[in-house]
Amino acid sequence: MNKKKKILEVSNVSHSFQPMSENSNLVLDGINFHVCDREVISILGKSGSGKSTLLRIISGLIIPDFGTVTLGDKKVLGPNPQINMVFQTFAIYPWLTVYQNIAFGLQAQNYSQETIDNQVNKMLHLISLEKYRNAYPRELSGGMRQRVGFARALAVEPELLLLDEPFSSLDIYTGENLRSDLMRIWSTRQIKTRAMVMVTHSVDEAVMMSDRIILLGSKPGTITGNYEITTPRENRTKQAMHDLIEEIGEELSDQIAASV
Ligand SMILES: Nc1ncnc2c1ncn2[C@@H]1O[C@H](COP(=O)(O)OP(=O)(O)OP(=O)(O)O)[C@@H](O)[C@H]1O
Repeated sequence: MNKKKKILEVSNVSHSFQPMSENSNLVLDGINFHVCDREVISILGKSGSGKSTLLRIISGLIIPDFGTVTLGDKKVLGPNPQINMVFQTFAIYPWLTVYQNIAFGLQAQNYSQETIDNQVNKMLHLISLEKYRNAYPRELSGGMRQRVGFARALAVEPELLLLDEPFSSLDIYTGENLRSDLMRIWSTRQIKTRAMVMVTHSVDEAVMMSDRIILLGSKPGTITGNYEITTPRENRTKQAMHDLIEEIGEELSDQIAASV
């Protein structure tokens, strides 16, 4: 049997903010899932269900109260170069040029200048930013700024790429262009990244991009649904995926209605 290798394991993760206070807020409760080699997973859930908190725990930015996150055979105990994140609000340095922003993570890892140049040039080419290499973020549109966010996160070729609503600040056309560029880079294996986990509010986006979708219920956040998508990405039109989009949309609407 062709069993896929696990890249990421989230085991029994629970987390509260202000656990010692009277206002203790259990956000995540006993979260278990894994991500295999070459898998793209999306996490959907209503606002406040804990999606971003879960992504930050996976990245090592937050240490959970209980449970573990394991990447390969190593526990995630803090931020590390094997995991990188693209944020909704771009998170690029305004005082650095496009080139310098993309080089930033590579410089922090003490690569030689030649390696940095090669890797930044590769990213500028892959993400269609060559014309803007010396521009500052203020000179770029939102779409171009988010391209820099992607190029910077991918430059270190992390094993795991986390995406926190990466297209939601962009207009539909710009978001779709960037999404299809990302999926082209991913499916043609032009980066060494082995898995992606994305948080999104868009059922369409999740269905078009992912191999699996996880639904997170709220208060506290527990996994309430798991959808495997086997239709090849190139065959996923809105029409072909209509039934699944409806099913997940209805499930989410029911969760929102139940919590009002
Ligand atoms: N640093 C923090 N301190 C206290 N509470 C927090 C903190 N970060 C998040 N929370 C709370 O945890 C809960 C989950 O937040 P989180 O941002 O993870 O949800 P989300 O599903 O990503 O929401 P959205 O879809 O609106 O971005 C919310 O009730 C939020 O107010």
